[in-house]
Amino acid sequence: MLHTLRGRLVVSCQAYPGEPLRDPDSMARIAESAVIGGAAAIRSQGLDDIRAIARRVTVPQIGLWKVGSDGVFITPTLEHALAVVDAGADVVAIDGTRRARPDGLTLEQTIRELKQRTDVLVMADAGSVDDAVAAEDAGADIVGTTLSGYTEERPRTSGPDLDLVHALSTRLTVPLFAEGRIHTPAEARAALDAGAYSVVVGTAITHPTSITSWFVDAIEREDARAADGRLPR
Ligand SMILES: CC(=O)N[C@H](C=O)[C@@H](O)[C@H](O)[C@H](O)COP(=O)(O)O
Repeated sequence: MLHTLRGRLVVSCQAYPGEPLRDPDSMARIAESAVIGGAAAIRSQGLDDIRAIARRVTVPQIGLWKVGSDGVFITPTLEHALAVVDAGADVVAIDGTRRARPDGLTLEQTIRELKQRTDVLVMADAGSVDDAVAAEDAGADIVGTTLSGYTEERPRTSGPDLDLVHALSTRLTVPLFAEGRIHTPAEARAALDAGAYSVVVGTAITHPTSITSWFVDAIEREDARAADGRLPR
């Protein structure tokens, strides 16, 4: 299955707690729209969303289960990962950092158990070069740059962390998925050019609140007004 994702776009369809689109049917419709646009796979969050999306699209699904938003929160334990597999994900995305996990298992133990009990592929969401190398050693099938800028190890760049993608492209043997703050088609292309196997885009395609705010910021900021001679200060 992985070869179908080489050089392709994965679209992450997620809505956050309390948001209007936080509803499995809405996410499934967005996922289907992304597939019609050419997405090779969907990344999704939460068991109900994974089930709804699996009913609606036929492309592979990378599933995860977020628990909170601090520390180890992306599919933090083996039990969460097994539930994601049970919901219908083809790939389970789990925290792939070197931090302690809430269930006390190491990343290697978690992956080994998943492989013994299921035939799922494992995507390790890493935040640094050291995370990524350790995740590959631990048996991950895919390594993502998902957590770059969200742990202590690397600064949060305004766009994608292309330096990390570039550094990992020669270090890893498993497919490297560039993910995180890819906001334009040009940045997606740059991530592939930097050595990514696939590119994952979420917010810029599937989060209308953020996209709207980017436009609002651009047209309402004082300095934007000043820069445009047609508008009075
Ligand atoms: C750090 C974290 O929680 N990342 C999450 C991982 O699933 C999602 O909230 C992101 O939307 C996803 O990684 C795609 O990234 P972006 O939305 O920047 O294209």
